[in-house]
Amino acid sequence: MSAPRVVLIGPPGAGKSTVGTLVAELLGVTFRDTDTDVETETGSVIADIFVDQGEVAFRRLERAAVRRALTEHPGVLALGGGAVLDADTRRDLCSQHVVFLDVSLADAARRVGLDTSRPLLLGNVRGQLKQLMDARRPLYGEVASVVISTDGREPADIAGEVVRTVRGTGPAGEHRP
Ligand SMILES: Nc1ncnc2c1ncn2[C@@H]1O[C@H](COP(=O)(O)OP(=O)(O)OP(=O)(O)O)[C@@H](O)[C@H]1O
Ligand SMILES: O=C(O)C1=C[C@@H](O)[C@@H](O)[C@H](O)C1
Ligand SMILES: [Mg+2]
Repeated sequence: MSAPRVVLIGPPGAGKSTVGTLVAELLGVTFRDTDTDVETETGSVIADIFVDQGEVAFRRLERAAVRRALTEHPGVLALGGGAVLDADTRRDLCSQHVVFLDVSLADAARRVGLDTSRPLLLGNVRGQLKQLMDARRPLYGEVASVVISTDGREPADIAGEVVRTVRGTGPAGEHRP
């Protein structure tokens, strides 16, 4: 059993996958993403899981992937944007060093653009993102040890700040406000 050095959370477009990869390089550890874990486990891309099995089934798969990764991944872990919707996941995150990568609606919408791999954002990207961010902001805040704003910043700059929060903390959770 080993816990991640840092867990990244935040809405789609926050840069969890992009920044997480850089953080892992800086720390000399591996990067893992629960979205990728679900896709590997099922052999399907997330967009297809939503179509074929529905969101409830996806959340069940996601919950299992998060639980597994929290107990067996010793590096940098990025969670899917909606993973914090699960109360058991939020409880599990209480003992972890969790960084909330925050992003404004404008920057997130610009970053995800017309990418069709995010099923919850299809149709009206800005409207869907706004609804989702408004509903989830309190949940991200509830489990975050640290909040880092990513607006207008380069991924490398953000990754450096994440690493400083990791190095500035002792046991997981010590940084918690
Ligand atoms: N700080 C940044 N500035 C500009 N573009 C960025 C930044 N961070 C990420 N991006 C770009 O935004 C897009 C989304 O980034 P990424 O996939 O890392 O987000 P995510 O938080 O992992 O999203 P999801 O929850 O959908 O997995 C990518 O095209 C990426 O290159
Ligand atoms: O915000 C969300 O609910 C999602 C974000 C992605 O990371 C994927 O987990 C999936 O597309 C759902
Ligand atoms: Mg991602």
